[in-house]
Amino acid sequence: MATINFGGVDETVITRDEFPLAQARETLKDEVIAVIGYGVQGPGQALNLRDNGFNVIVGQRKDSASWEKAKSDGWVEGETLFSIEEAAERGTIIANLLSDAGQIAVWPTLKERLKPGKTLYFSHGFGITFKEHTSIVPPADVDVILVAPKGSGTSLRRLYLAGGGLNSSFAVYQDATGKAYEKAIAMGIGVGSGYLFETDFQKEVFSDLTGERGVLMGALAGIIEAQYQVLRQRGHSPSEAFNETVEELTQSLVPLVGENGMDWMFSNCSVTAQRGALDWKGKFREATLPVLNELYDSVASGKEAERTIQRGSTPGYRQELEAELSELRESELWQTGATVRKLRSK
Ligand SMILES: NC(=O)c1ccc[n+]([C@@H]2O[C@H](COP(=O)([O-])OP(=O)(O)OC[C@H]3O[C@@H](n4cnc5c(N)ncnc54)[C@H](O)[C@@H]3O)[C@@H](O)[C@H]2O)c1
Ligand SMILES: CC(C)(O)[C@@H](O)C(=O)O
Ligand SMILES: [Mg+2]
Ligand SMILES: [Mg+2]
Repeated sequence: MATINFGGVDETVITRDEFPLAQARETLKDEVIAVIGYGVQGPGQALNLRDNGFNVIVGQRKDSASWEKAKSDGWVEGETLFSIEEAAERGTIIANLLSDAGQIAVWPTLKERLKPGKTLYFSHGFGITFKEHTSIVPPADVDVILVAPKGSGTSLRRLYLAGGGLNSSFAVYQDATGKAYEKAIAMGIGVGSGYLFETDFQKEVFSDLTGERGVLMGALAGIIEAQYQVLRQRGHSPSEAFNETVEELTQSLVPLVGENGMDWMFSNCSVTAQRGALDWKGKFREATLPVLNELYDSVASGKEAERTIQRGSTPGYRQELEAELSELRESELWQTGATVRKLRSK
């Protein structure tokens, strides 16, 4: 465990050097990890665990698209691919990677199979933190741990295959065996994390729901739409509006931020751009602060969880969601994006 100073604040971080893969394998050598759910995180985590040499099986609803995907990823029915019930029966670590709303309906099935000494694993603090809405209350004699990769399951798998790792948060909610902390770290290493940052279930879910609704996804999509609309209404062509709003962001400037920080990106732009961006950033910050505070309140009060559950348990919701994504995809902005993406030189 390393103590690392982040901008003046000391935090605990686990590195792969101090908890190597061999130690993670040793820690979990007698465990059967049952990955329940094969959507986005399921495949990333299950495949990384398998390739890292852990004993892993997958539990998924039969005759679903995800069942077929699991088969095409090499999971074998009756050997490593089972119904949710059977996988939960066989697993000693039950990795609950169903959708957050889906976890509610399946909880009685999993709870029944959580025998003393088993481990219940999540990749989100949602089910436990919002137990008033989810009714997910684990038995006292099981370990309850969390490893939440900070990014898409797709990136988790891609980075693993490229020899890297995606950073994750980890937490222990309940330590019945005295080994929960070590198991959480071992699972974190096994699923392909780079560095592991310690947190608790509530902090993970509050920050995660805020981040994805805010800067990472919701605010990003919203501010892009607003700027594109202004440029179009002021007479700019679709390609010009798109290039100045999205293409340059993803292809040039955000990679520079990722590489060496905001000031580094700024200093690689003209003095004209720097002056204007420094002058305007405060206005954007002040304009969005009330919205972000409203968002955090909505997360902390459980309103966001309630809405996620309510919408997510509506029959036909996946099709509704797909229709909303399709509307986004078909909009002038993102159709322009599809064309611009074809014009990238290799
Ligand atoms: N998507 C990500 O990359 C990501 C990143 C970090 C954490 N997480 C967390 O990981 C967990 C899994 O997320 P996901 O995005 O992979 O899930 P998902 O939405 O892709 O769904 C996973 C699986 O749940 C199954 N499912 C849903 N409802 C069900 C039900 N009622 N009965 C049986 N099966 C059902 C689906 O068939 C699917 O295979 C969640 O807790 C999520 O918050 C996800
Ligand atoms: C990938 C994200 C946005 O970080 C995750 O939190 C999710 O819910 O999918
Ligand atoms: Mg999330
Ligand atoms: Mg997240």
